[in-house]
Amino acid sequence: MEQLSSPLESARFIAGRSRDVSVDEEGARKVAESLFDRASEEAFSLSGWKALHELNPRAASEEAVNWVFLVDTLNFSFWSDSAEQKCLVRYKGKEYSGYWALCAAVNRALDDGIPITSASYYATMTLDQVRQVFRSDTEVPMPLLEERHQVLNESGTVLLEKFGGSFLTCVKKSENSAQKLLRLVVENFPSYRDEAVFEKKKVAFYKRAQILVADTWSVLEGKGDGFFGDISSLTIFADYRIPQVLVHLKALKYSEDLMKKLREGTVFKTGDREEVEIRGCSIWCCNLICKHLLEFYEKKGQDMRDQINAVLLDYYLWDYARDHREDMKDIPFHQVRCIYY
Ligand SMILES: Nc1nc2c(c(CN[C@H]3C=C[C@H](O)[C@@H]3O)cn2[C@@H]2O[C@H](COP(=O)(O)O)[C@@H](O)[C@H]2O)c(=O)[nH]1
Repeated sequence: MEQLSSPLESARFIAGRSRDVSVDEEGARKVAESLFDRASEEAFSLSGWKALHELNPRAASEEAVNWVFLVDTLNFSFWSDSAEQKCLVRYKGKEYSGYWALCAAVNRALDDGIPITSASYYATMTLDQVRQVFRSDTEVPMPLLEERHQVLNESGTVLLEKFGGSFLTCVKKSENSAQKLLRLVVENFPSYRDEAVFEKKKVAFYKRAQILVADTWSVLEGKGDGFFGDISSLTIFADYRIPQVLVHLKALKYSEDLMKKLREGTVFKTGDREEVEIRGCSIWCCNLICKHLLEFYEKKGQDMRDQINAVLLDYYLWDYARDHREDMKDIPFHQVRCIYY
């Protein structure tokens, strides 16, 4: 079977054959226009990764890189079965949900002297220890704890056996190439192999692998081992929040039939046609938004290729989705229980 290995090529292929999801070209252009003035602000910059998010590491150290690897290895499936009841983690007087609950639990464990970011620890962690470290402060546990246990043992073992127990060793092997680091991660860590079959072709989204490269770039502040000359070759990270915000911003459209299924709370399976179309069209849509943004600046004689890329657009849209939960409550997000996003 033909393998469309790059997420961008996969997205192009899917968008060209999608039935229930479509990119609204005019809508995408309008989103780019609305972002034009924001693109030079902190919310749209590499420094925002630390400045705007108190749970992210402050340092640009090997320990911080291993924090990122642990978190992105577990960066999946936080949506709760019922919106009212969800997993919450209280940390330093604040309550965190979703992805941030994961980060809060990691920082809580480190404060309690548990070496949760050390591969030698999580390679042999027991399920009970996972339940304890990632415990919720409500009755609702974090989803997929058994899968998180399995993924931790597997990734920790690979990191010990192939990279001396540190993800920084893997980063150094990439020789400042984002695409090479992406390939190293997908080839060595099975849980990052986020792929599907669409119209008899193998397509790839690599959501956690791409966000791992992006977060490594961010935590190392784009310098030294964290400098990637080809960082702009990454796509956005096809999770369940970006599609939701793109529909909210009218850059992406769902068919009536798909909208009905989403509103009924249908839980899709990994690889279902609807899921693949939603993720592929989201990537393609954001590629278009980036293109328009760069063209708008070019018309003003400004080359913004170092300031505007899919990574920074993604971070901006993801934070926007977080901050506009209320406004977006009528736009359903697609539900899949998986370890890929
Ligand atoms: N596309 C994209 N998806 C992202 C992230 C993040 C957090 N990362 C950055 C955010 C701030 C820091 O700068 C981190 O670097 C989590 N997710 C996904 O969202 C979902 C969780 O959502 P909710 O249930 O609402 O917490 C889940 O699929 C999770 O995998 C991102 O940035 N982009």
